[in-house]
Amino acid sequence: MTEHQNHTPDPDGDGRDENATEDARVYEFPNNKADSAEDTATGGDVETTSEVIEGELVDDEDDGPQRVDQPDTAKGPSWWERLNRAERREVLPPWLASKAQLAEAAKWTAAHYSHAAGYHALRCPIYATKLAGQAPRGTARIVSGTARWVFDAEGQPLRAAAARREDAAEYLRLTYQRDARVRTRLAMTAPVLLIGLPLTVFFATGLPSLATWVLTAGLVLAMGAAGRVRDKPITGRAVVSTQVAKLTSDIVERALASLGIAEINKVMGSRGGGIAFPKPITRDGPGWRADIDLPHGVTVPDIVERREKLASGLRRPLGCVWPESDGTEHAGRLVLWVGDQDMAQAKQPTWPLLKKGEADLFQPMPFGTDQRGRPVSITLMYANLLIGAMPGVGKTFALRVLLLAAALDARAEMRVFELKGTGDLESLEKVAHHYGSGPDDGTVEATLDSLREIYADLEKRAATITKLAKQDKTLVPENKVTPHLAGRTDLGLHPLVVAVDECQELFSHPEFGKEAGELATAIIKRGRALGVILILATQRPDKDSLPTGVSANVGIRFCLRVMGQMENDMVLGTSMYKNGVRASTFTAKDKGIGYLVGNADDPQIARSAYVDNPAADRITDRARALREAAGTLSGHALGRDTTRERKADTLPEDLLALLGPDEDKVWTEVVATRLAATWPEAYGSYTADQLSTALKPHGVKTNRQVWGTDEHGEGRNRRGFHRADLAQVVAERNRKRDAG
Ligand SMILES: Nc1ncnc2c1ncn2[C@@H]1O[C@H](COP(=O)(O)OP(=O)(O)OP(=O)(O)O)[C@@H](O)[C@H]1O
Repeated sequence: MTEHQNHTPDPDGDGRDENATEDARVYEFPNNKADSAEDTATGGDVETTSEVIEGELVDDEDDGPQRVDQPDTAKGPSWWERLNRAERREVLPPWLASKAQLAEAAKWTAAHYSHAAGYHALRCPIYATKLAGQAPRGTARIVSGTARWVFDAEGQPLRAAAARREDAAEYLRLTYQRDARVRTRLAMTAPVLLIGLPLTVFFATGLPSLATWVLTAGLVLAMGAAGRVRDKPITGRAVVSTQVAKLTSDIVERALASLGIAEINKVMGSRGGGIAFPKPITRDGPGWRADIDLPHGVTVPDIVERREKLASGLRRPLGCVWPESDGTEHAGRLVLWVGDQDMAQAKQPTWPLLKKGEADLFQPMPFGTDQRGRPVSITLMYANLLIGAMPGVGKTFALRVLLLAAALDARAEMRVFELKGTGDLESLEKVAHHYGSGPDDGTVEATLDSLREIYADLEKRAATITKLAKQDKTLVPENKVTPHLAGRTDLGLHPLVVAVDECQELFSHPEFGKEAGELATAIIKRGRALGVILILATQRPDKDSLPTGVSANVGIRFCLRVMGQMENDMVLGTSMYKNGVRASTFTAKDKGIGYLVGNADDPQIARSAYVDNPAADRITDRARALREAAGTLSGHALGRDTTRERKADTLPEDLLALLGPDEDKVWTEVVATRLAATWPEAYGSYTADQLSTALKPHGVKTNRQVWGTDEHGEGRNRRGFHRADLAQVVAERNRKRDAG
């Protein structure tokens, strides 16, 4: 250890040099500069370099010399501070603490042993035949063994040796001993052979035939067992387990040394001591965990970026080796988890909601598992989510799992758009308020319309929350939608889940892309607290396909395999690649595996649960039944076409029906509110602006100044339109329709 390693404070704060030694090292402080310069000029002892210097302590003008390395008497943090900071290790192992993991372990053990039992039961006749075949050898072994014992065969070599040496005394002693032994043993064996055996045979023949057979079979099998040959086992192996080498500090050091990092190599070899293990290497789930203090100057990202080399150094498949940082420690603390099995090949537990259960968007919902097989859950409420990956590595599967969970919350209004057109999300059609599938302009426009509606709905939601807060602050303590408010059907604050798969089709659309990007950004920024959850998935995470407003503001990100740094950081956030969170290290076979950022304090590695299309269909059958019971089925799921075209088609007629014959001139905002209240399904989210926009293509002027009475009973001019204009439009449309 070098002398300057102990950076402890001055015990009494007087800066005096109680334990100064001749060669204590000091750093120069700024206030010593003048003196030091002078000293050097005059050939003094202390040099004015910025380097660490050895020798006398630097004089301080006022307080005397100051040490950098404080005397040993200066203790570090008190025992209480140290205890306070200490990490408490789990009382129960994680698999015992989690009900799901315990159930999974129990299920696995039961399945393992029932498999083994079945395997051997089926092969019993083979085992019996093999044993019977070995029975003669077993019988011969027992007979010859007994004879050797009775006649003291093991003493024969000693007696022969005494005879050869012509040692008469010894020979006689051994012979007497042998004779005595043989007599005793014969006396013991003779009754068994002469009386016991005939009696057994006699009684056995008197037994019922089944018992005789069982006895005979038992005897034959026992003889067979006695005739076993070591290298020819009777039973086969029901389970072939692959033996995984234990992870030891030597193996870890050797692997780290193979990475070609100069700082690591420096501390290896004869000097050693630079790689420390602050905790013992332990079993952690189905693998080993090593906590490692890397040499000074080496950081965890340095290791993560060499994961492949590390795997090679550990002699393990890449999918087994997971280096991570420990968020609670310094930048050089590496947590290395080495699994027994490649993560991509490990058996995944069943998704907990596969067969039964409901979900709650306000609570963590099961998503998948991490590399250690522990469940990973995501709370979607108050969050937005972005999924990015190369094509074909599990993006849509991950999205579908989340949407299936959301669908199992009967309060949630689902709007699902899959812009690839493969129907990967069609299982959700039966519960979706809006559903679209395809890369065509119509579907892209319908997606945009849905976003417009949601954007307009944000206003209403915010107004409702403000109104509720004014009435009773305890209803909305955080000015957010609460589970209670989300469950009230009269408020329109139910959770709204909007998913756009292959969202690059929307955002890079030449006509609708720009507006869609702006709306998505606004929804992400404002919708969170108002119960709107936007989930986007893309296979092209670049600037044109993913507006920076979206990628910068989204809360939870799941990045499966991507090509490089740019895509990685577009999905996971700036600097993630630099910090060692690199989805580019996943391989083509790592399907469904990605980095999940923003869900926990630290980035997680997660593999989405595997739920295929038929299973998804059964889940949404359940979700639909839940919605029917709760009365929350709406829109597309009820067979209604809620797309813009239809609304636009009937809007003039609907408005005409809404207005009384005496309402010649009306304010747009008043009509919008009445329209939304009368037909919430179709116009629930309409604002005055939206109504104006929707009426424009019909040629109805909506920017007329209309005199009316406001909510305070005062007369004033506001934006509105004339009933006569509407009537003219409807008449014209009727005329055209009648004309064919
Ligand atoms: N969690 C998972 N576990 C195992 N296999 C998975 C998992 N998720 C996806 N896969 C496999 O990966 C394949 C591709 O998945 P998916 O269709 O979700 O990819 P994608 O990224 O959406 O592709 P594309 O961009 O072409 O739509 C699936 O057919 C499935 O077999």
